[in-house]
Amino acid sequence: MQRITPDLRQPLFRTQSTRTVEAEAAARLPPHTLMQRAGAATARLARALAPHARQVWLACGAGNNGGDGLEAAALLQAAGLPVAVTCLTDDPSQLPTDARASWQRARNAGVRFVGQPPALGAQDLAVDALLGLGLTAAARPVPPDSRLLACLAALRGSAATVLHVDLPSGLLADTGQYAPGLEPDAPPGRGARHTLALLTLKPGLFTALGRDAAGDIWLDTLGAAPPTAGPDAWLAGRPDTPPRPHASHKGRFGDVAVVGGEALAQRGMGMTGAALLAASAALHAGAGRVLISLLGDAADADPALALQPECMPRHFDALPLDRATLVAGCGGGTAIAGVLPVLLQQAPRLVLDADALNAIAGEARLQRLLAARASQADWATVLTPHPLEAARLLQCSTEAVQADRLAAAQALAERLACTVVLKGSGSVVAAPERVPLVNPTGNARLATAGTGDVLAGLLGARLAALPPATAFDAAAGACWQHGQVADDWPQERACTALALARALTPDAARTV
Ligand SMILES: NC(=O)C1=CN([C@@H]2O[C@H](COP(=O)(O)OP(=O)(O)OC[C@H]3O[C@@H](n4cnc5c(N)ncnc54)[C@H](O)[C@@H]3O)[C@@H](O)[C@H]2O)[C@@H](O)CC1
Ligand SMILES: [K+]
Repeated sequence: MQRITPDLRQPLFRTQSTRTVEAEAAARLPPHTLMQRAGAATARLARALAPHARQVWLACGAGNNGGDGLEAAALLQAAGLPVAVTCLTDDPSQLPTDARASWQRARNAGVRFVGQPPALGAQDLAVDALLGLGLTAAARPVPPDSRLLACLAALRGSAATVLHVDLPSGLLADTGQYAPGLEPDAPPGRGARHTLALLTLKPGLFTALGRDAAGDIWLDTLGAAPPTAGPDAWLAGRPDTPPRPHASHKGRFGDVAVVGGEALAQRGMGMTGAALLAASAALHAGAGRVLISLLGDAADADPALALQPECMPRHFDALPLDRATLVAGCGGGTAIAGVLPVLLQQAPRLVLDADALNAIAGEARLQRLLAARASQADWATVLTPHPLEAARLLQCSTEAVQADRLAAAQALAERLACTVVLKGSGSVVAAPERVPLVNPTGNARLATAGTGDVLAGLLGARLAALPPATAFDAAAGACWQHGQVADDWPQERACTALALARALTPDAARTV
């Protein structure tokens, strides 16, 4: 068993691949072995998480996830713990074969079966073995079982530590969304939350609503081998940032040019701050030189620029488009559309954010110019949409994007032939013909204005530095570092976008 941390890259497997792993392992092991291993791992972690529990309550469903819970209940009871089980079926003949065997073992061990969830205190432990990999999003023929809903509500609101077996019940393994009718209807309780993933890690634990549901994540492969076909996605690990040689000069770390920041005079909505944030991020993340080209009459940006004298203002026509890494769109407003054709056709390394994405979504010609960049050898293009911007580009709803974030990011990457960072909880990095990646770092501190601009600037710096990173690796590294700085943020300090930009370093070191 291992605890999953953001440092180590990990393979992720969807339901179908996990079923293959399960079938192959089951075929070479005596019957019931996998469930016994799953129950033993659950019981071991349960005891470690709540060594002083005065009560251990296990909520067990009518499938094999419930079987894992029943197996754990038998072991915890045998170890002398005060165990109570609520089982969603009163008739063991309704259980699948393995779960039925574990139900019998729990009975034989003397486990107490209770109809209702007991009241638990903060020192107690609840084990959630209601629903696992067998959960489907398909509409159910009957409304959800009231006992299932009561158990889910008790688990979710519990003050006790909750250990989810394989998946938080109700959460879909592939997408990190809840099955219809099983969404939480109240804020979570304050107790600690853990998930013990069995056989494989599933992408839904790390993106969309999965992060909030799962808490700390553990993995026990139950001795099964990973599938030969390889993973469906990767959980990113700490990026490999090469050390900077002593004999360095600013030219080695590349020029980043930020284009954006529509002036107040343009439409009465000043957005120069966004471009300045991206520039500050690029500077602190180690770009050799940072140029900034503000759109329109940028007199309102002068005081801010004076506070960051390292950034050099430039007219758009004076930017070295062929040499610099361009970060375009942060606070770009409508003015960005005017310069996009030139950028798309002349800038070999290009990060497109915010209003640049909205402009592209609204103009077929820009989409064609964007897709045409793929035919240029060694050109790099990264798009950094949030879900609404991705929805505009895909011409679908935000809900459709969020329903399967991995699939949406991949579809966008294939359609526009570039690297895509789909932002949000568990950002997804996708590129044509590559296995997508989910970023493990970051937290709600990043849910504040301007942090997306900081990511774009940081990405520009990573793309500009030598030795050259691929667009995909630069994007993955930037997401990881951006989130890690927020994860290391001191509790007592406000995390504003500018403070975040200034906490960046060239080597992803923890220095906040
Ligand atoms: N077969 C085995 O020996 C092993 C099973 N394992 C466990 O078994 C789990 C998978 O077991 P199953 O395939 O039996 O499936 P689950 O036990 O995860 O789920 C099946 C149950 O979910 C209900 N259900 C499905 N969709 C629903 C919905 N939308 N609303 C309400 N109820 C819904 C079904 O009616 C059924 O009762 C894994 O998550 C894992 O915990 C693993 O421990 C590996 C070994
Ligand atoms: K579960």
